Amino acid sequence: MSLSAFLHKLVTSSSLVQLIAVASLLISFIFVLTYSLFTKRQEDNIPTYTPQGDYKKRWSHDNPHALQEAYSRNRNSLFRIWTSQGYHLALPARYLDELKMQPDTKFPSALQNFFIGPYLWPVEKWKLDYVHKGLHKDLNKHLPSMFADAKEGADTLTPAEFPKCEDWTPIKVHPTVLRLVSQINTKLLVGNGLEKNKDWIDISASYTRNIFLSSAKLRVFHPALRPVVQWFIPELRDVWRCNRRAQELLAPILAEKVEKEKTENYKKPVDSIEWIRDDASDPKDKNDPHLHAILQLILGALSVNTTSQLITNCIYNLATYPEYTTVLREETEAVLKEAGDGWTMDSMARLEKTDSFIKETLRHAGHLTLTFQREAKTTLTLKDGTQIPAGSTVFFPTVAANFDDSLYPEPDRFEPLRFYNLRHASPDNEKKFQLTSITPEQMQFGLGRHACPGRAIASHQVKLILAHLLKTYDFKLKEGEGRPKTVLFQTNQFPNPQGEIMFRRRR
Ligand code: HEM
Repeated sequence: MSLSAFLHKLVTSSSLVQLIAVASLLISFIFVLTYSLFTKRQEDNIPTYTPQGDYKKRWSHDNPHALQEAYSRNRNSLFRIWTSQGYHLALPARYLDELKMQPDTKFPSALQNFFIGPYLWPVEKWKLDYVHKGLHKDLNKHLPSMFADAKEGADTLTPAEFPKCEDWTPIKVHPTVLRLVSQINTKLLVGNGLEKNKDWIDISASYTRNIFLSSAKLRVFHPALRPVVQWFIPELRDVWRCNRRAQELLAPILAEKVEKEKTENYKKPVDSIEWIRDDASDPKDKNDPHLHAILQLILGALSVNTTSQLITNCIYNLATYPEYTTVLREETEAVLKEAGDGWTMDSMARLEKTDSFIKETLRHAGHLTLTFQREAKTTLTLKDGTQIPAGSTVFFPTVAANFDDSLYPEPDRFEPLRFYNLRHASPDNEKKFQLTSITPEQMQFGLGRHACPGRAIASHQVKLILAHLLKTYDFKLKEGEGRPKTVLFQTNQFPNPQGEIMFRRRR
């Protein structure tokens, strides 16, 4: 009997109660099967480590310390650990050099899986790769023109976003910085006037929070339940709304590009829409506003969120350690004076103490507790015989290395000139301890094939904005209050979005 004939017989010959019972059994069976597949662990010799206490709760609310505990017990070996996405493998630093350039066919980035992409971005998965491919190819090639945009943005928009503060005034730092960075990044990446479009800036500022929260909430639920749960997550509905609105805004820009291309002497502008159009291997994608909307919003999320969080944390630290306000101000004023005619990329490189301050801030409070998330498509055998089984997701516990006392003496101490001193400890160190340097121990920007392509422009942007603020304001914590507490959720470390710092125009 065929399946359809069997179903027909079942429906016509059974009572409603019997049908409900059969349906419930069927659903339970699918649920258990999916669950067992999802949680199935490979039969291998990789040890599993479970941090102490109510570990699943710790994963959500004490993630940095849980990872530090796991890493301190397994510093040099591969171990398996439960995450809210199932069991993943934590890599020791010694394997990173061997793994960092593995091809995407074997070892692609797992960032899309981290965000549970299909619920947020309803396009074919491989098309999301246009973002990083375009940026790796084109971003640093256009760094000088992007630097000029970043400089102009910092000069004109910083005074517009931060109030005058003639006397000590409390400022909610994160939302202010977020709007500022959204506008600057839109100008230097997307361009086409969208930096002046209020809708685009509102979307760009809220999108990151919404994608992080949507995926964090989806992760709480078992994969089998997510198709239903998705409709009840307000932030996810907002992501879909933003995708649609961004599509409406990009459609006329793409249409205009198509028309202009037909004219003689057309000079293609430098913007990330063009980078993606150039790279689109499927011709249908070249001018598809739906796809472009999603890709531009992802790019915005990767760049706006990270940069604005770092600037916010720097301002929290300037208010907490006011003695360094003077140190950094002296440096920025001296370098700018030497440069004569405003900031250049060369003069940015001479801000060594500022660079160290920012890097120490990132070491203490990077936006993610783990980086180098990769998916093993095939079993990878390392030189020492260790195998990473096909199907595993791996990561590096960056937050744990950041607080490893064999790498950083007194790691809990915020030591703003730590990297400045390391940089000058030997001539070989000059290039090793800069904000944008990446090594298997300094993984805040990831490593290898998928290392952050935006780190140079991010570094310039943070310095330009800090230099502007140092020139204009003094900072202090609110009376009787400490540094605004970092908000921990799963692998995210958010600078407190409600945190207020006192600003006063310099006298
Ligand atoms: C403080 C600022 C930033 C931090 C801390 C940061 C950090 C990271 C990290 C940890 C990764 C994953 C790397 C890996 O898996 O190996 C990444 C990827 C990426 N970042 Fe950044 N980022 C920042 C700013 C930016 C900016 C400004 C842009 C764009 C202009 C950008 C674009 C990207 C892209 C496209 C990827 C994906 C790369 C790939 O998968 O190949 N980031 N970033």
